[in-house]
Order: sequence, then structure tokens, then C-alpha cells
Amino acid sequence: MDEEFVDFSRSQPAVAEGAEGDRQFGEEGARLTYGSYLRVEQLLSQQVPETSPPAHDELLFIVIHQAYELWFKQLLHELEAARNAMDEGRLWWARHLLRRVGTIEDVLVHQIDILETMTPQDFLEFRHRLAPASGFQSVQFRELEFLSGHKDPGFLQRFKGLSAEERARLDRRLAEPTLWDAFVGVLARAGLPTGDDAEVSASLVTVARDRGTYGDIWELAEVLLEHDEQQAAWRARHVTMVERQIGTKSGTGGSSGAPYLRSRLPMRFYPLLWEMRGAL
Ligand code: HEM
Ligand SMILES: N[C@@H](CC(=O)c1ccccc1NC=O)C(=O)O
Repeated sequence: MDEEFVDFSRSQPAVAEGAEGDRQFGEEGARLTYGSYLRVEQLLSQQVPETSPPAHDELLFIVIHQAYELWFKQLLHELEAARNAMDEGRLWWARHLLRRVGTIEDVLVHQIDILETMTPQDFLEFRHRLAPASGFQSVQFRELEFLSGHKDPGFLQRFKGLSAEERARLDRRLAEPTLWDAFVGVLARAGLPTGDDAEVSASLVTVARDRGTYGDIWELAEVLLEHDEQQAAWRARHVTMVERQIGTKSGTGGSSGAPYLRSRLPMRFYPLLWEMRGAL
């Protein structure tokens, strides 16, 4: 073995005694490896093309979407923790996690560049196999919207083919407090009025003008705005990619395609954070 490598396996018997050493073994005493820890075999068996023989670009299409879903999982984990931290008054931790969210969202926006290396004619080689599936059916994407603060139960009716578990997850997201609810709670606990939108707006102006007193809350408002800006950026990039790939065609999910997506572009999670800028 090269000098640069420490051979942990040879030192195993010495450290294996006692509780400390036992942690180096997996459940059945098998030694942990990269592949077993990260379930690489299982992960790499999950990219199954619909076309046969597979269209060249279908693997890229599947991998990109799976990468999105993995990051969506991580975002839900962080956003849920950030909401709970705000509820508990741990504002530093909430801001820390929301900064991470913004960094992940940078990656999500830029992943679109990779998909745009696919030409529309190469997409057409497998697009016909995709209907009626579409990104419209991404449960985690909708969970992210609900948790962030945009709860539109209309999507539940339009969802087809949800498992009972997926439906329960969406119902839970619709019922639980959002990041915005938690943020308004932070304002209220700082003694600022939050009775209705007008009061919240006035409180946001107070926070913005007196950062000496409300610096932590200002910083929190900024990372929430960043989260909102990033989702808007993703939507804007997604729709231009869609126009580039399918032009004026309707979507596999049954919508008008780009016009439907354009109609959703003005959506904001935190309109009051944007409006406040006009009042400064
Ligand atoms: C070639 C690439 C893509 C094309 C042509 C495309 C096209 C479309 C179209 C036309 C819709 C409207 C629903 C329908 O099908 O009728 C849609 C929705 C959606 N797509 Fe894509 N998409 C692409 C890639 C992606 C990727 C990589 C993601 C990442 C997860 C994604 C996520 C979504 C989501 C979440 C929606 C629902 C948006 C909403 O309701 O606001 N799409 N897409
Ligand atoms: N809706 C897209 C197809 C598509 O992009 C798609 C299909 C299945 C699963 C996810 C998809 N991604 C985003 O909509 C289209 O109309 O071409």
C-alpha cells in the first residue's frame, strides 16, 4: 500500500475492542465502504429509459430530473429546520440554513444549462414516450411551494396518480405552518404589530429603518427574499428552456405549455418583502 494511505483495515482489531471501535462496523459487522454507505449500486440501477434502444439523450434527461429531486429533498430538510428555528427564536441558525438553501438553488438554476445542451430534435426522439407525465407531477416541488408559503390546494385536484403516501405528504404541507408564518411570528415576538398585511408591511419598514435594533430580523428577511428571487429565477429559466425545446407545442402534462408557465411567472412567495422596498 502507498505511503499516502493509512490502512484502517489492518488497525481494526486494536480499535475494534470497546464501544468506540464498534462504530467502525455496519449493522452485521460488515465493514462500511463507500458503496454500501451511499447505496451506489441501488442509486445507479434507477436510471431506466422508456425508449428501446434508448435515445442517446434520455439518460441525461433522467439524471437531471433525479438530481433535482435529490436537491429538493435536501431543500425540504433545510427549509423545515429553518422554519422550526424561527419558531424557537434561533434566528442565527435559521439564517445559516437559508443561506445554504440559496447556494443549493444556484445549482438548481444552473442545471438548466446542462439540459440546454440537448437539441430539440434529440429531445423529440423520446418526448413522445413521456406523456402524460410532466414536471407538473413533482410532489416535492409542490411541497417546496407549500412550505415556503404559497399554498394552492387547486394543485391537489389536478394531481393524478399520487400514492397514498404522497397525498398524505401534500396534505400535511397544506396544514402545517409555512416559513412566512414563522417569520411573522418572529416579528410578533419582537413586539412589532402583525395583525394584518398592512401592519406587517409597516413592521417591515420599521425593521428596515432600524437595523441597529432589528438587524437579525433584517438579515432573515433578506435570505427569505433571496429564496423567493431564486425560485423566480428558476421559473424564468425553465420557461425559456421550454420555449427553446418545444416552442409553441402544448405540454405532455396537458397544459398549453409555455403560456401556462408564463402565467405563473409573477408568483412570489413573499410579496410584502418586495412591496416594502417601494415604501422605503
Ligand atoms: C426539456 C426539458 C423540459 C421541458 C420541455 C419542460 C416542459 C414543461 C412543460 C410544458 C410544463 C407544463 C406542464 C405540462 O407538461 O403541460 C412543465 C412543468 C413543470 N416542469 Fe418542466 N420541462 C423540462 C424540464 C424540467 C426540469 C429539468 C424540471 C426539474 C424538476 C422541470 C420541472 C417542472 C415543474 C416543477 C413543472 C410544474 C411548474 C408549475 O406548475 O408551476 N421541468 N415543464
Ligand atoms: N412537460 C415536458 C416533458 C418534460 O419535461 C417532463 C416529462 C416527464 C417528467 C418530467 C418532465 N419535466 C418537466 O416537465 C414536455 O411537454 O415536453
